[in-house]
Amino acid sequence: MNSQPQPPAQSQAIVLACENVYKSYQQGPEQLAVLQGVNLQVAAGEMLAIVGASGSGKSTLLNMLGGLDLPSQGSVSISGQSFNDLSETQRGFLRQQHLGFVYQFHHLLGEFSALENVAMPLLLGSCSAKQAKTQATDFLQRVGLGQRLQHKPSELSGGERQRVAIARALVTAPQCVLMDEPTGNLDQHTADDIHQLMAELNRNLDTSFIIVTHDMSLAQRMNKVYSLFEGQLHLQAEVS
Ligand SMILES: Nc1ncnc2c1ncn2[C@@H]1O[C@H](COP(=O)(O)OP(=O)(O)OP(=O)(O)O)[C@@H](O)[C@H]1O
Repeated sequence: MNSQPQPPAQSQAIVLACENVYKSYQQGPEQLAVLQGVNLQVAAGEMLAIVGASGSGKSTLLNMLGGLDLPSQGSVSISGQSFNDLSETQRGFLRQQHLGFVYQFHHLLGEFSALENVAMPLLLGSCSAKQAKTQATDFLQRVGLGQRLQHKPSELSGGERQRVAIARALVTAPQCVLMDEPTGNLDQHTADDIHQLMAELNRNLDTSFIIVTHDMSLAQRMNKVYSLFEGQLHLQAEVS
């Protein structure tokens, strides 16, 4: 199958909508057209994978979907609110309310422990310190790091840092989680645990996931797999 993305059924709330998004970068005198009319609608509870060759624009697209960067043309909306209409501060607030992120480079805060890193987004919300600690501990245990709560990022392995980043992205139970190569540094057993945690949140809280990955075994566990090719998304597989 190789067709343009179809809108989801009317009954499902649309969490994230990407409309006719173009993104070009200036490289010296040249314009590099990376995204060339991307359309995507993500319903509550959908789990999507985006695959594609290196350099095809997957991270660029993820940055647009998360409002970390703005399209050259077109718009991305979260729960009906377009990032284009917001200031940088407002975009940050919209992200904090609705989205969770796992980046390739985890962006953990080096001077804080694993527990503090995971508790941080809860403390930025309306959570008490005690509640934040309990919830962060629970999520770190779920990603297999119950014995590493007080370790700082520099005292953890690459895969452990990745799991802290995953716990931090999921701990606030966001509506939609964007992940760039979430299982890239993990062994199969740990990758399976991460997938289980995602599936559990998806089942219990209707959390949507958009993951960019080269890991086809993970991609195939999602409801839909899109490939990014020549600047557009193509639906490759769909499991109802
Ligand atoms: N800030 C930037 N300025 C100029 N060019 C950029 C910028 N960011 C990305 N690019 C270019 O855009 C293209 C797409 O990059 P992107 O990182 O989105 O690809 P990708 O599909 O995520 O690749 P990979 O699988 O290797 O991580 C690449 O050719 C890259 O060189």
